[in-house]
This record gives sequence, C-alpha cells and structure tokens, in this order.
Amino acid sequence: MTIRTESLVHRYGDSVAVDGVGLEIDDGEFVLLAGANGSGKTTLVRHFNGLLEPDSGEVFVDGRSVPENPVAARTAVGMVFQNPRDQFVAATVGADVAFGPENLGLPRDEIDARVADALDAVNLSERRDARVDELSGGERERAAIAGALAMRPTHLVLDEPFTGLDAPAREAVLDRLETLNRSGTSVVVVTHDVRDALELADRVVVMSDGRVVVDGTPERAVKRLERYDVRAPRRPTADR
Ligand SMILES: Nc1ncnc2c1ncn2[C@@H]1O[C@H](COP(=O)(O)OP(=O)(O)OP(=O)(O)O)[C@@H](O)[C@H]1O
Repeated sequence: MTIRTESLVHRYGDSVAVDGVGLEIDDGEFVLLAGANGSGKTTLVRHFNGLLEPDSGEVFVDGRSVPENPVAARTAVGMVFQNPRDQFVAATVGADVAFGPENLGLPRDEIDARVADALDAVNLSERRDARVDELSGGERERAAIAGALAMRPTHLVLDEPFTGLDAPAREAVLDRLETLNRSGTSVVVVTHDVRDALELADRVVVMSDGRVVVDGTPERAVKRLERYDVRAPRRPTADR
C-alpha cells in the first residue's frame, strides 16, 4: 500500500513544475513535503489522486496506475486543499462530510457511521449541525479533514493545513493528524514551513525547482532546509 511516482513530469505550458520526480511513500508514514513557494509541491501531490495527468512518467497508488484508475486513487488518497472554505459543498458540517460517501452510493446507515467516525476523529462531533460558514479556522480545517476521512482513505494529503491558524488551532490539527497516523493512515503534509509538524514526521522530502533535493529523516533534513528557503525550527536553546 504505497504512493509511488516514477520519473514524473508535469508542465504548465513551457514551464516545468515537476521535473522527473521518483518518490515512494509507504503505508503508515508521516511525510513532510517541504519547499519554497513555486517549487512544485502542490502540483506533485495533485498527481497522487489523479487530479492532474502526467506529461510523462508514472504514478501508482497501491500498485495501480492512477491515470488508469482515477476513481480508486481518489478513494485511497484523501486530499485536503489549501483553502478548505472552497472545498465545502454543503451548508452544514455533517452534510458536507456525508457528501463523499453519498457519492459512493453507500447505504444510509453506512454513510451515517462514516460521518460519525470522521467527525469523532477530528473532535468535531458536537459541531455536526453547525453551519460551515460559522466555523473557526481550525474547525474548518478539521471539518475538511473529516470530509476526506469519510472516504476511508489509506493516505491523507494536506496542502498547507496550518496557514492562517493560530497556535492552539495548529496544535489541535496536529494532534488529530498524529492520532490518525498512529492508527495506520499515512499522512503527507505539504508545507513551506516545517516548524509545526517536524516532530511528528518520519521523513522530510524537500522540493526545489520541481525536483526532490532532500529526502531523509527530520534530523538529517533539518540541516539542509534553509538552503532551500524552507523555514526550519530555531535552535532549541534560542527558542524556548
Ligand atoms: N495552473 C497553473 N498554471 C500555470 N502555472 C502554474 C499553475 N499552477 C502552478 N503553476 C506554476 O508551477 C510551479 C509550481 O507550482 P506549485 O503550486 O506546484 O508549487 P508549490 O511548491 O506548491 O507552491 P505554493 O506553495 O506557492 O503553492 C510554479 O512556478 C507555479 O507558478
């Protein structure tokens, strides 16, 4: 159960956004995908569930070619986009989270069970009937995560999930991601700032100009982050 790309290339017109990326993300891993703005992170992850098609190269999810099986990839890889506000399709939290399972044509009992589990996983059970437009930033991010979880994905990809969140909201999201990862879901967090999630990560992958330039443990990667314009944690002594 992995996400794998081989020599993946994506162009927008004449510019190359992803330039020959080979990457394998195993089941259960917690990966930070870092890099400066414009380095190709979002473009890369959009290939993981078939939102974009490769110009060349391959993408596989759980051994199956994504361009050939986009529906399977969309089920296996849950994607939480950069602005969850744009992602909501229904007026209330519960209805929004139910939308994906409803589209799978599942029976009502199963849909209800999935919605309850997904909201529970992000600590939003009590906000089920709240309107999405009255959620705080942190609740909005967690509601978007619940929407992805209701599809019961094996991999969860989040694009800049901490943007605009205050420290307690970031902590709440991180806490939920840690629990999800512990229960077996692989988590990929796209960020240009690794300070929040570095402690949870098993692995840090850094992109620059469409290529993977660092791929290693957080301890090893952190020394090389600043060179690629990624905000690294301050040294512990200077920090707190
Ligand atoms: N829809 C698009 N049309 C044309 N060029 C694009 C498009 N989306 C991204 N690009 C370009 O592709 C390159 C990679 O962008 P991408 O969004 O994948 O990078 P990123 O690392 O996720 O950056 P950011 O954090 O700013 O989203 C950039 O040069 C960007 O300007």
